[in-house]
Amino acid sequence: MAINILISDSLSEDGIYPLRQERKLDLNIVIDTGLTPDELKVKIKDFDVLLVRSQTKVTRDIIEAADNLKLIGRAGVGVDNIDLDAATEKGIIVVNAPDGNTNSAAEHTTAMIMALARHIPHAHMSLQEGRWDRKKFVGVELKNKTLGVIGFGRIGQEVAHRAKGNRMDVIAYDPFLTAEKAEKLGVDFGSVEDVVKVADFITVHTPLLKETKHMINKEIFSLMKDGVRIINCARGGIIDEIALYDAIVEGKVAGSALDVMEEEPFVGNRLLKLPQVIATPHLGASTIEAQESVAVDVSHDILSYFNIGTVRNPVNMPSIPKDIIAKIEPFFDLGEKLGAFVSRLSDAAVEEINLYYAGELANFDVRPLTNNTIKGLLKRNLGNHVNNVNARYLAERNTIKINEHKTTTAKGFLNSIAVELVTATETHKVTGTLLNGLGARIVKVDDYVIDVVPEGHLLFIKHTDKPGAIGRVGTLLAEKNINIATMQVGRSNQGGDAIMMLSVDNHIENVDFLKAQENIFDAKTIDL
Ligand SMILES: NC(=O)c1ccc[n+]([C@@H]2O[C@H](COP(=O)([O-])OP(=O)(O)OC[C@H]3O[C@@H](n4cnc5c(N)ncnc54)[C@H](O)[C@@H]3O)[C@@H](O)[C@H]2O)c1
Ligand SMILES: O=C(O)[C@H](O)COP(=O)(O)O
Repeated sequence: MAINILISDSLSEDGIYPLRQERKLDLNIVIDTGLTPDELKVKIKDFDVLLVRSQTKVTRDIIEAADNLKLIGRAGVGVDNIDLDAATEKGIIVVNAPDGNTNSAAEHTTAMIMALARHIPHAHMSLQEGRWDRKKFVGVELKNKTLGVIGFGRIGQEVAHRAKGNRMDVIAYDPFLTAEKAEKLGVDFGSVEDVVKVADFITVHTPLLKETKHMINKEIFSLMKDGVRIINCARGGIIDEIALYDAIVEGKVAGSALDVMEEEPFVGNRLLKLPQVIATPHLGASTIEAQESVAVDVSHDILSYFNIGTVRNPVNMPSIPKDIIAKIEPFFDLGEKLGAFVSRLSDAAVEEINLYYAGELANFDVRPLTNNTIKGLLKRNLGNHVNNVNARYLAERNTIKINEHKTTTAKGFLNSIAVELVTATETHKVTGTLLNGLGARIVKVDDYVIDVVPEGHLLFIKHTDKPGAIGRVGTLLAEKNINIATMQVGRSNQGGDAIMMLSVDNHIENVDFLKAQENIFDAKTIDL
């Protein structure tokens, strides 16, 4: 079946070449960049993939109307134009291109700092208007000035690197910046307040989040040096524009360079009328190189998602390095089956899911494996609505606690996964492993040691360890023309509780005939 891809913002044609030349998948690529939100809401119904830059607002409204959507690709970094919660709830994976435009954005920021320091746009305009005004445009040097960088991720660090080339001192703030890291990168570091108190130029490079909205506000402006210059090439909204306007008019801020504003397009914004302000229309990532690079990255993730089910740059799922994915991927199917198996052992509401990773697996970030296992467990009640993207969200929405436990010793196995389901009245635990060359096995159900291939139609019986119980089950199944392929038994102690685990050739619709037997106190069919 064709995979329908809608591209709703203008993207580099060279960048989507990987999609154009894909032969394994049947891709139908539609480019429509002039859609209103209402038009997009109608059109999106037919599409499996939506590919955007920052212009298309992928709101909850649009996501809810997107009946077939599986993936939203953002050819760029910022995903504040996409309702991530709505996408996650609907099980739609969001991918971006986190480093394809880093260099362009850092170069643009550097250009803006220099243009601001030397009044280049205004001097140029004045010349165009026929004036030779050399006095009006006296600037300031960057050398020996301090650049304050708020948000010290990819772009912030690249900007700092260039600033040091201009012999500036750099002081940065980022919640992830430690003294050790700062020293290694050759910058000072401190709190937002520390940074703004000493900086001559302040540039912001955080994402726009609830926590960063208006983080540069009236109070923060009041701490700044007189004559400070403010640069925003990250996102409108990080700086409170009313506070910025007032700080410029009051003379606190000598100048500001803005590539982004709270409302875009920002033609007509009153900040543009101030002579201290220079601006560009969100051009940070607008280079041939960056546009090609981000579109290539997202195109590869689309292909990877539909070809092998994994992506490199997920935004609403854990992002795990390729080498770790390669190590944990073989366990995905086992995890999902253990989840499905344990979900059949109780009909009570699940309150908690404990995942125990033992052996080599314990050394890795196993969150994608956990998601897949939870998916298997929740499928019993939620069906195909649950997937790797929304499994954790759906569990948490149902107030199910999820705990990962790790230990490097796997008791005789190289690796094992155990999934424990806790309800108000009972707890069940199923353990599985991958046997070298032999594939997946369930090796323990609750306290019973077994050895069962987790596939096909399984029959799980709890009984009392009395002579005749096993034979009786065989006879009853034969009477119903149900062929037993394999059978395992386990018991706690002689004459005590015991289990039978059978693999049969057909699905058994109703097991009441087994439950009605003396000595059999539970029977469940489990189709994996
Ligand atoms: N103007 C443009 O065209 C353009 C181009 C690319 C990116 N951007 C914007 O720049 C932003 C940064 O891009 P990046 O590639 O450097 O992202 P990044 O993820 O590498 O870095 C962002 C940094 O911000 C930090 N951060 C988060 N919350 C913070 C807070 N409250 N205070 C201080 N720091 C905080 C993070 O720890 C991280 O280190 C993007 O989110 C995007 O919105 C704009
Ligand atoms: O977040 C980004 O990557 C930049 O803001 C670029 O946005 P754009 O793709 O609309 O140029």
